[in-house]
Amino acid sequence: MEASLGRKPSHYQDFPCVAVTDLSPSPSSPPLPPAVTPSFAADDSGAPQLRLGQPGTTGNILCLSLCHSQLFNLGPLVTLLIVEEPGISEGKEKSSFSKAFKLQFRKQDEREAFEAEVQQWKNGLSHTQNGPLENGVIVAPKCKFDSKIEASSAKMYFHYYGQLLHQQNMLQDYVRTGTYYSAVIENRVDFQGRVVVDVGAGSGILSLFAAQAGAKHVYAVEASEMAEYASRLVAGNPSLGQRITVIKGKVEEVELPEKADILISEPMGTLLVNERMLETYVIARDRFLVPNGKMFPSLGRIHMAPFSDEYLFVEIANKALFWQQQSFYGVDLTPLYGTAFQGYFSQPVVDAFDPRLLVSPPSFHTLDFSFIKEEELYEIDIPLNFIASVGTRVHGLACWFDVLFNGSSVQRWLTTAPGSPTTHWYQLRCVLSQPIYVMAGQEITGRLHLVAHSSQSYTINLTMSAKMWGAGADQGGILQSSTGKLELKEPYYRLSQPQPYIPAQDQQLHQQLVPIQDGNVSSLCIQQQNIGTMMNR
Ligand SMILES: C[S@@+](CC[C@H](N)C(=O)[O-])C[C@H]1O[C@@H](n2cnc3c(N)ncnc32)[C@H](O)[C@@H]1O
Repeated sequence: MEASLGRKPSHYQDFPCVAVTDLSPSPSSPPLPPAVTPSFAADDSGAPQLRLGQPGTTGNILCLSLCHSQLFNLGPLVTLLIVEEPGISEGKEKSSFSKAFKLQFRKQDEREAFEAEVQQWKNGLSHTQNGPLENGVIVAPKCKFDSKIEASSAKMYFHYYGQLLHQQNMLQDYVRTGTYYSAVIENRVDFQGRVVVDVGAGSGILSLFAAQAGAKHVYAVEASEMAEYASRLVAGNPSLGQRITVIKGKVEEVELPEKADILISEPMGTLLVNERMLETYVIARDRFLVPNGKMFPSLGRIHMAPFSDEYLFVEIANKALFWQQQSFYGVDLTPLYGTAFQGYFSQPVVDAFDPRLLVSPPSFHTLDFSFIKEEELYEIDIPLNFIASVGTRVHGLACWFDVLFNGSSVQRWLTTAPGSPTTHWYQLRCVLSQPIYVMAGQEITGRLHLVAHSSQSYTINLTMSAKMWGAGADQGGILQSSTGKLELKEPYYRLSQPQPYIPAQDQQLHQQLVPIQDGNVSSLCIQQQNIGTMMNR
């Protein structure tokens, strides 16, 4: 019986013909034809299958179970499919062996549609297998994290956090760790005798702070291998550790023996939302927190302002000049110049900049962790509206964030603002490949549109426009508009080199002459650089 797995109908039911190569140690018998038509179905037990058949025939179909399959993207047109199949070893114990197929598509969108379809059928499997069973037992559905995050991204992510050096990097950010410490210790009243959940505990540092503040019990939930180190740290601090339980697993799937009075977490990434861990924090709220329980932090704000930084603009534009060479070892590189140029502008710049580069007072967008729905973090749409304080070229949008610890005794903000002590998040700037000109008093409008993706980050769509200014401005027309599409996961960490220390009295003199080689501008530009040494997360 072919069963529908409760999935959305797909664009492709049977896929166009693909070339297939069987790479398995013992290739299928009879051998597959060189071109097959993939299709999907469920077997008698409801498990999803991929069927590879000869185009135009119904015979000789190879059925592959998708339950334990994995896809590896080898290029725009090529996918590697690995299928684990049950086998019987000589000792009659169950073992498994792998089959591998290289699938060559004609078009990239066919490959993408195929991969999406495989994922949908696999997700459908989890729904049928983990949903309500006939005898009434309810088994938890496939965890939300796994259904929205690509396995390869999650693997790298938790590998990163499983290493002490990266936890140390965060611990050594004294603005971050010191602010958490103060926020907890100064608000003992919120922790004393309370049950706490540390959401993404890492080394366990926040759990230990909560225990110092008198928590009755802390559940430290951590998905990476760091959970093992956290256990050791907790055991090594027995007076606190006896009130801490480290639980290794994803917040989305672990079960806790009791509800929490308060959640503590450090889920912030670059631009607040990178890493998509805020969603985990919100899921923890819905799963573990008592009604009206506290969240530390309780809200976050993304701050934004237009900036002018000729030096940065030229630096980015100049990176693509390499591709303007017409005889690079006798090869004309110019066909790729335009793509390289756009590529460099698709990287948000992460560094600490001088707040004097801002062109107007900033505005902010609030994410209230106590009330926001998880789905609201999938797409964040922020209208922009500023009044330029000076006449200048606007090169893009500068962003930073802060979070609030709304304690019963003391309110504390952790800020990453330019001009404040630098944190390991620095600030983020989206640079437009086409700057816009503004006059003092002119209105700048636009939109910052963030779209989450399965690699635990966001695509940033930015539009900035200069509105009509002076006589006739009330008619509200747009004079000039510029757009950019940037990838938050691929930032340009600007200061990898330690910067020379410049005594304050010499800073005025420390100016650099920057020749502008971009076609748009033909002058020399003077820009002050005044940025300290930083570390990256
Ligand atoms: C930014 S670090 C903070 C670590 C620690 N709380 C601190 O403040 O030093 C975030 C931690 O959350 C963990 N994490 C992220 N998503 C998680 C999830 N869905 N379930 C469990 N742990 C998660 C990561 O592995 C990482 O160790």
